[in-house]
Amino acid sequence: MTGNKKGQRLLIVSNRLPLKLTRERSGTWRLDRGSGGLVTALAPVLRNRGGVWIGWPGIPQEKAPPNLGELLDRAGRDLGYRIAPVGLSRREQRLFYEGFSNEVIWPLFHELPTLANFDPTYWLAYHQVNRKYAEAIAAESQPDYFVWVHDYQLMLVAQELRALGVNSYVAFFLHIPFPPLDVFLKIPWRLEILNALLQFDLLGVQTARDRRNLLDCFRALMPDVKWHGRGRVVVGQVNDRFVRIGDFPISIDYRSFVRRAGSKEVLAVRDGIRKTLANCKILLGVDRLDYTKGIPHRLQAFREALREYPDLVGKTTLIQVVVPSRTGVPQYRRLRAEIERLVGTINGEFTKPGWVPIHYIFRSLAPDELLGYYRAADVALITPLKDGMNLIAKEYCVTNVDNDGVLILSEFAGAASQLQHGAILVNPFHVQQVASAIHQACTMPITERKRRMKKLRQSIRKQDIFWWVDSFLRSAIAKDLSEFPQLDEYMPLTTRPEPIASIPGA
Ligand SMILES: O=P(O)(O)OC[C@H]1O[C@H](O[C@H]2O[C@H](CO)[C@@H](O)[C@H](O)[C@H]2O)[C@H](O)[C@@H](O)[C@@H]1O
Ligand SMILES: O=c1ccn([C@@H]2O[C@H](COP(=O)(O)OP(=O)(O)O)[C@@H](O)[C@H]2O)c(=O)[nH]1
Repeated sequence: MTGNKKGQRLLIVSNRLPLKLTRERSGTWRLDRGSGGLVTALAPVLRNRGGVWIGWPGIPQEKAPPNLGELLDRAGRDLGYRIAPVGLSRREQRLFYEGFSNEVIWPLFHELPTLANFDPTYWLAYHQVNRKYAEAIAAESQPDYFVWVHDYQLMLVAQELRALGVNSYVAFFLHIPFPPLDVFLKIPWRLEILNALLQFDLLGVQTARDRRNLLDCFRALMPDVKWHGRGRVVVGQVNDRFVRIGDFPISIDYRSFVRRAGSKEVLAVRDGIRKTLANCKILLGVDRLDYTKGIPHRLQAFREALREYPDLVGKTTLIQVVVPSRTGVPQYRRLRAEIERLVGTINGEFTKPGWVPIHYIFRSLAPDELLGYYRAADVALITPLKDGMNLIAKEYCVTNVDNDGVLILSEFAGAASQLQHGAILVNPFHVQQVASAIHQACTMPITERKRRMKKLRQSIRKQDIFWWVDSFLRSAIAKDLSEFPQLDEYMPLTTRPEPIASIPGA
């Protein structure tokens, strides 16, 4: 775990850059920092170690401002690390991002194979764009860089890098689930994908189930690779190289959420919502518009709860926030129509003067506004059909500093493995069970709510986003399996993010 600190630089690669490029009414372009957990966790490490973030700036190359390079250089100087863009044409965006990434891998890895569209032109584009990312990495990379590639859009990058002669340490983290063997087998390019994944040095997934699924696929389709170890990280031998597979549940910046939860802006939003919905229990759902999030099933379960438990009628309101997403993919457009039809039908059935059962918001919320909604909600209703992790679940709990909220959580969210002891776990396909969980949550005594919420918040505090980065990097540098101690022993809670493990390759 020692090493020459000089030169241990990080090169982060993700489909999107951690910046938002928008055009103002005046026609001038502006770049804002992205706000996700990944940026929060990796930005300090990148600043400390020095490094580069490579990704797509979020708009088609044809529409990019002519001074994009200059804008990104300036943003990089403010952030303390370099930003290197990968330009994608409108066509590449359509075939690689909307096509292969979001019409093939996304539905299949979420175990919805009937939604997949195995168009061979998508696969070609996926290959070409992964090569483009690899070329951008090769142009930036030094032999001693630790390259960390993120997510399902970029599964072929290590293979393309090796073909370009780059032999740096290359790690990969998959943010979405890895499917069971019988689902994975349906991909026409299954062998190509597994072969490409073996070119990484470390493969990280969210949960033990994802790790088992990935290993099952390797064992079934590539019996020559021998795997050793039984713990959270296992090692496979591929000719003369080793590849590690481990599960590392991603998390959030606990302390920052707690701090922000008490700000006057957040409290003002909370108070405004509570005043408008006085005397009502507030249920909250917040999701990207995505068929994996189970929004129609949830609306049906809420309708069932109103039908089955008349004591909820007039006294319970569901606020459902849907954030527009992937509007270029046909299924997402259809889903929006389905949700809006259901909201209309349910409101039509139950609304009476002074009470509307569902408040529907179709837009993204500003960060403080979102926290205000979390704080106003008595119950968070998080029922994806399948989800890599689901950070909303963690954000809701951590923001609930009064410990009086209730989390209803799908057993198919990655977050369920860490939050099972405090949440009410449900099967999102079982409408009556979810309805009964809604009733249970709305009538739960305060002592039980506090006991459950404290447990939830404690487990997220122990394994926050800095723990996640640290565990991942430490698993990369451990020399052999005996060096993988219990991951929760890695970093004392009081120290962060300074003692991040040194990075291999130095
Ligand atoms: O970039 P988009 O296509 O607009 O989609 C947004 C992101 O969605 C996915 O999130 C996943 O990562 C989360 C953090 O690890 C996890 O909690 C969630 O369950 C996953 O679905 C996607 O993986 C990202 O690449 C997208 O940027
Ligand atoms: O109006 C909104 C709603 C959500 N989020 C953020 O979107 C992320 C959603 O992450 P999650 O893991 O739950 O699901 P994903 O959308 O990545 O599949 C969370 O960090 C939220 O804070 C946001 O920035 N604005």
